[in-house]
Amino acid sequence: MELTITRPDDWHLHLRDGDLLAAVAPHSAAHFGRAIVMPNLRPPITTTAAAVSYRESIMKALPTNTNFEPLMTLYLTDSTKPDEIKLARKSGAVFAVKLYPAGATTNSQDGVTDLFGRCLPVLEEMAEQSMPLLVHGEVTDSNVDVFDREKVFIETVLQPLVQRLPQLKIVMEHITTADAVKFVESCTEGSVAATVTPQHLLLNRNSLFQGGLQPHNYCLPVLKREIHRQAIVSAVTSGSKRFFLGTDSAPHERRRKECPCGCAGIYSSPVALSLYAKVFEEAGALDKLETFTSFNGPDFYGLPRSKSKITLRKRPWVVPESFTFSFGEIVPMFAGKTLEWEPVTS
Ligand SMILES: NC(=O)N[C@@H](CC(=O)O)C(=O)O
Ligand SMILES: [Zn+2]
Ligand SMILES: [Zn+2]
Repeated sequence: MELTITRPDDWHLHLRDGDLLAAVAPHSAAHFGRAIVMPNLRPPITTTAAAVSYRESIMKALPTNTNFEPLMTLYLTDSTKPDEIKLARKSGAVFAVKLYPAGATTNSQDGVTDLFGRCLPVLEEMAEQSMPLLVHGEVTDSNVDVFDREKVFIETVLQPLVQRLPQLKIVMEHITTADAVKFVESCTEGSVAATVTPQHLLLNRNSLFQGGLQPHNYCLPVLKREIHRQAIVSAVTSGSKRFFLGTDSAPHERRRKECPCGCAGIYSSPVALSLYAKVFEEAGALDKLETFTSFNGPDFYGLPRSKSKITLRKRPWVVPESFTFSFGEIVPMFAGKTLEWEPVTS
């Protein structure tokens, strides 16, 4: 059995830089047409000039026979100026601005400490320029339970923000809860949307502890209860326009995952399409897969849908235990497991 769909785009991707970029970029380019590239490098990509130069490094890291197109983002800080948004829009290379609450996740130490106090002029300019705000939606207050941080962020930041600036386009990234599904569905279609990762569709928080601590299932926002996973599966397989593919593929070297204080992030680029197909097939909704992977994202961003196609073949294949590079190894999601749908690459 084969399934041919419009080539998907990845609306949330970490490509890193240096050796890691060279290692992982070909995996994304093999399956995806475009990707929204996250700016949480060290130092973070806070200016249009830096985004344009990062884009050039990505282009150099790509195989020669690919049409993969990186869509760049800026990392919002307390001191980002409205003029930077004008430059970003003019560049034609920057497609969104990313909000990391300071301390929320990997390389977020330069993130925003006071959104309403410091960033309103920038957010107003973004609304003006139709530049989406992408949000890592978790509060960072250590008194808030780690499993409640998304819900509390919705109540204390996102709801008030939507009320204050209804014209601002917002993408809630990597949603993990029924609360997030409900919030996104309560907003105006086309103004608030969400990306969904393979891990939050396939795994619940038991996967963190199954047979011992499982560092390769650790990401942020952390996996949640089964009821939340089910709510997210229902949302994406319903055919709603508000949800689209964002892998949040976040490679870290094996030794940075398998150690005390291991990094958050799951490497899913090579397996993501197979995993999304598995989710939709198990929900009896394979006919809705293409809407989620290939239509809703570009429609929300106001970009053309891809004209090229990709075929998935139903044929068991085994996910590699790891990918080995000169600098070390990267362990992919579902390492060593057998998957049913295999993307056909020529
Ligand atoms: N998702 C993660 O667990 N990690 C991401 C950062 C992020 O998307 O929050 C990373 O850059 O490693
Ligand atoms: Zn994040
Ligand atoms: Zn991410």
